[in-house]
Amino acid sequence: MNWDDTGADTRTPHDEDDRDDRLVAPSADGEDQAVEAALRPKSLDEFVGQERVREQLDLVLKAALARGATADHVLLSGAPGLGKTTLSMIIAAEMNAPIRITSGPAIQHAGDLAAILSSLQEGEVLFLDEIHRMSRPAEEMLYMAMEDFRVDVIVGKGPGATAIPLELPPFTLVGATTRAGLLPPPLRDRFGFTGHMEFYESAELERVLHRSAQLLDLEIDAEGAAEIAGRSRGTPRIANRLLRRVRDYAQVKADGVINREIAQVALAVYEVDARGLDRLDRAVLRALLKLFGGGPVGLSTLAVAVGEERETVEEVAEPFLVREGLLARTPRGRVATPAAWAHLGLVPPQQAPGTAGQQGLFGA
Ligand SMILES: Nc1ncnc2c1ncn2[C@@H]1O[C@H](COP(=O)(O)OP(=O)(O)OP(=O)(O)O)[C@@H](O)[C@H]1O
Ligand SMILES: [Mg+2]
Repeated sequence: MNWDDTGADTRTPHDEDDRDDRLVAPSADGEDQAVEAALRPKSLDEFVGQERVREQLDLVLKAALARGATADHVLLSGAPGLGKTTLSMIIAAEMNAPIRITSGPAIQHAGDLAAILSSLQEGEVLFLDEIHRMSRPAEEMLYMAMEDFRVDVIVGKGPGATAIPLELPPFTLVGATTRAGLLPPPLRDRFGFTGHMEFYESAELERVLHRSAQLLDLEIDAEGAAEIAGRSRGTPRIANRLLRRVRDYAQVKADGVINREIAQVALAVYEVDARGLDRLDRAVLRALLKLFGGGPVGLSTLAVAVGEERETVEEVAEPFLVREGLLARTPRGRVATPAAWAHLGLVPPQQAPGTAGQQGLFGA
């Protein structure tokens, strides 16, 4: 058995920073934040994909505009990088309303929220990112604000404290969460519309890529876009990030035009494979297949085999492997699917008895 392939003896546990350094990380890094503003679609028409959410939202907003009213509160749920922040800005733009942006973790005390709410203009959009991470008292204040456009401002402390009711102008709350299931039902129920953002189809990511290429003044052909889209894990943020790395390669090593071959070679340099798996994902799969015959194997054992923390394997690598149908979590442990064997070019032992140790086809 070739132990080097597992990387077991050379790798050290990743820390938090390393996770964010991954080219296929769904969260935004510093560079993303800098370019995302420029790449964000500004209207519903420009927003690619998410047909259902787009259509429903279009109705909600148009109806509100026709009534001359403020739009209902909107909850957007979905994985990181699928366009929740983008959509919140589009909502404000479509309503010709200003937008105020804050987040659950930024609101430590109910007083912080009261200050924001009481300074809103009529019709303003309040974007509350990571709404599931708001403190409890702030959450309760938000219930009343959403429903009755009113807050009770507490003045003083202890027995002498008094609540002064304060009327708020009608506003539209747009809440975003990656974990809709974590929202308490009373909060969820106060949204007039909930949009569930799905992962994007490859064809949709191709449209995102063509659009971004145009904005970044890059030349990319259809096959180049398809190649990058296929490796982007259904996520526009990752597609845009891979596009920038392929651009670097194209500018340094080629004539700047991005085609299939350039995209393939560039992303091989960055160790993002044809299905969007990176080094860590493949190390996990490889250990599962080669060391444990495809499982079942316990998470801790698997983590030790790849030289990673348990949490890193569970939270960083596994979700995508599960989503891709390459790995299954079972009560007895982690199990590889037939697709996992195929993806790494290996033959499952039961299909070829006695040949499990010969990984001649293994290439990645
Ligand atoms: N439907 C889309 N069409 C075109 N580009 C998109 C679309 N959705 C997202 N993007 C691009 O992807 C990037 C990330 O989107 P956004 O910041 O809105 O994601 P998010 O859901 O708010 O992520 P997070 O959960 O990390 O806050 C943006 O730069 C945006 O340009
Ligand atoms: Mg966001």
